[in-house]
Amino acid sequence: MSSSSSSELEMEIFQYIDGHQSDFIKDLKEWVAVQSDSVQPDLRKEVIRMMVLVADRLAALGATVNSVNLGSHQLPNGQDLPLPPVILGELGRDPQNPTVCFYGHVDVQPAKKEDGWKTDPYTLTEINGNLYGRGATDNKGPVLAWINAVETFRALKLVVNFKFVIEGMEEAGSLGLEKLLEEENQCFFSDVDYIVISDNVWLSNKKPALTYGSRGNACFFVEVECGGKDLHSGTFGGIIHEPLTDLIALLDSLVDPTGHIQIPGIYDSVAALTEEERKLYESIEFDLEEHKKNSGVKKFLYGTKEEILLHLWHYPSLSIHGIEGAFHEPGIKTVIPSKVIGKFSIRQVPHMDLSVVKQQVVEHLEGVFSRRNSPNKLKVSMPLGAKPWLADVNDPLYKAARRAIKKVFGEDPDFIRDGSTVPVARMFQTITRKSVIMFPIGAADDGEHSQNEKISRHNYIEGTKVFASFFLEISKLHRHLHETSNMEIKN
Ligand SMILES: Cn1cncc1C[C@H](NC(=O)CCN)C(=O)O
Ligand SMILES: [Zn+2]
Ligand SMILES: [Zn+2]
Repeated sequence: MSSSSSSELEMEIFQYIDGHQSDFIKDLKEWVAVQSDSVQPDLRKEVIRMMVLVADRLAALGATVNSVNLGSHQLPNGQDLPLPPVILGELGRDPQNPTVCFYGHVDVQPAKKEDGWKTDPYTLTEINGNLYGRGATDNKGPVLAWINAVETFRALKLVVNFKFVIEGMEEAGSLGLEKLLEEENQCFFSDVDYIVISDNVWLSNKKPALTYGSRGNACFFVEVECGGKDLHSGTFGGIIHEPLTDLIALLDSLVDPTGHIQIPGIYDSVAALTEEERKLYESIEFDLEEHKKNSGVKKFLYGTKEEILLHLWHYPSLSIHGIEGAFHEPGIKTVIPSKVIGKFSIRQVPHMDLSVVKQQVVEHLEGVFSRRNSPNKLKVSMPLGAKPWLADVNDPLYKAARRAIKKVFGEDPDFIRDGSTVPVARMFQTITRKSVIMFPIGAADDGEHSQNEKISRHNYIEGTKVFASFFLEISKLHRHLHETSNMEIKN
């Protein structure tokens, strides 16, 4: 394909996308209206209904669709709940074309108007160029942007073979997905060349980015229990070792006020910081003030861009999330809870080892606890462990995505990592051994998981163009690579 015909085709595609903006927004409005919250059991039927919409949408594209039933799972209370199916889709099988597999999820985080939303979370509402609604950026918007980019091509001619993996349990830990990927590795994934995930956001509100790494996470429960029942603090306060007092001491021992994790050995295997990596961070556009504004806090632990990025991407961090069993409602209750469970997690970076981390945490907590001479029962567990992910930025995927961004947004993307965890990136890479890219189209202020989640109309529509342009670029690069390697074989 000559470059002039490619740019004509591109113009035609961009015009098509601009001309169909209102259709694309209508699609998103329909999807956002489904309360596909995978976290709350009583909304599971909505997630399942959402999966039917996705299957229908892909079928309308002309794709072959397989809704894989994953059975059911058990809640902690013993209740059996059906899992939504994972949708495997396939469109185009031209051996000349590269096969790009897109992963996305259409379940969402819980949302209620009373949580502090300005608009109804399940009614997509446009205000000042922003499309507000639960799932707008995480992840229904990007999934639809991809599907609509494919649609645009279908009206023309496919240059890429498409595969789709769309799930409905991402916000609840992608139950059953890993097993499915393993089972399908030799089948569905055998002819896949590249895997694209668009389930994160840029580092900035305005500057596009490509993501080549994400941190893992080790989640911990620390449980302290005295006896079988809650006690009255007037009757027992002052004469017993209280579980919540023990637990607060344990939690307080984890991290100091400067953010430094206090668990001995935890930083031992963190990759050494190279001059190269430090340089990489210097060139990244990152506005500390903007980031602070997005977060709503007054002050960060670090004052420079480089330190902030290092502590989001290169170093582990420890966060305390909550205490199960502690009294948390408004008002006064003079109880001594008998059993409390602290929840915290440690973000993982190369080359930390989850089993070593677990052992360090257990030993540290047991040590702190034993110095308290408490007769209470201590239990430490790690219910979830996800390893970090790093990609090779020299992969053709990154080159193609970079060109597409340059074409649509008129500037080169920043190459960034993500401080949060996208377990599927690592999962796809480890199981399929294909190259994986995280290709965000949402902006830093989209508010994933937060109140007033949004995607801007601009990002949604230009993101659709970026994906369409990416199809052209990856197909050109792929052909070129294959022509070159065929020549090498002949010589
Ligand atoms: C559930 N869980 C426990 N440990 C890590 C996670 C995943 C979660 N992932 C995201 O939020 C995706 C962001 N685009 C996170 O990083 O907290
Ligand atoms: Zn997501
Ligand atoms: Zn999410």
